[in-house]
Amino acid sequence: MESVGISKVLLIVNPVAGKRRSRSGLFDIVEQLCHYGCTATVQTTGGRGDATATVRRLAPEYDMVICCGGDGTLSEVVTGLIQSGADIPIGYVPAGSTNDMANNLKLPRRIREAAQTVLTGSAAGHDVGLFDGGRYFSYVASFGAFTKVSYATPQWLKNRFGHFAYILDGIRSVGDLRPYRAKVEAEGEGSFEGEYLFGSVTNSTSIAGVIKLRENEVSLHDGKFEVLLVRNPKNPDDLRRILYGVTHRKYDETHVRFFHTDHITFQFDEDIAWTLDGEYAPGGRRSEIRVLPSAVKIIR
Ligand SMILES: Nc1ncnc2c1ncn2[C@@H]1O[C@H](COP(=O)(O)OP(=O)(O)OP(=O)(O)O)[C@@H](O)[C@H]1O
Repeated sequence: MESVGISKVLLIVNPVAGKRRSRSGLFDIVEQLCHYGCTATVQTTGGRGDATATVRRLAPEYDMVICCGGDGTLSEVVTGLIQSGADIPIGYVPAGSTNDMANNLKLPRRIREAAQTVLTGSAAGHDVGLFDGGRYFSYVASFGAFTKVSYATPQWLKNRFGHFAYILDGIRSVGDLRPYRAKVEAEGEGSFEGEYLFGSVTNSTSIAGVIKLRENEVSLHDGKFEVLLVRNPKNPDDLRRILYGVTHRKYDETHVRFFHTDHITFQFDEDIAWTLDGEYAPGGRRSEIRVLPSAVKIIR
């Protein structure tokens, strides 16, 4: 970790994140910036892609970029910063609805305290995923059952499920659960194949607030991401073991495979839709993910 000396700040605010929580918190952030003697340029986002474009264009002129929004906005800021080539830290003031990244980074939930942390904390390296050589993601790339439910479902429904078991059961009941056959090749794990309901490559202890990994299994800057592959159940007993494995974090290789890697490729029988940090990302039959170690610095 290195301590942060800042004066010029680029503040990106998503005005609709987290039921507009960022709006009411904006004054607290500005007050903290003044208190610590910083000058700030405030840019609000108007829609998807705005935060990336603004950061890519302006970051080289600033000492720090502060992001006030949810996981989606932070993901965009990370992408914009990498594309800009600027070597400045990111400060994150979480104001979203799910806030997986705030949990990972152990940031305060109150906007005022989070802003203070940004201005007094230390910058630490943060690994970023590179998907098919062109797109970046901060904490999750996933395909299959869970992907569709977690990101296509309205927030109120997500909150009510709150548990992977119910999601699997829920999809099953509406007949939307289907396996994807994949050949997988991963650094340190070799080659194998199978039929999977769900797969994720993550740098996070929590995915969409639903799947949880143990904190001692996840490092945000070890140069490795965690891979979770959930097998297609062949019978009710299989389903029971899968649910148990995922909810109790017991991975037995047969039903739920879990490992760490810095490079993985998937070869499917068909074109596959992925989501990257909650955004839809169409993929082909082959997808490759590499970890870019400490590609950005985030203040904690
Ligand atoms: N002015 C705007 N109007 C409408 N949508 C916007 C605007 N600015 C950004 N967006 C979009 O808002 C979406 C949600 O942003 P974000 O993920 O940061 O918040 P959230 O969904 O409330 O939080 P979380 O992802 O933590 O649940 C993103 O897809 C982004 O593109």
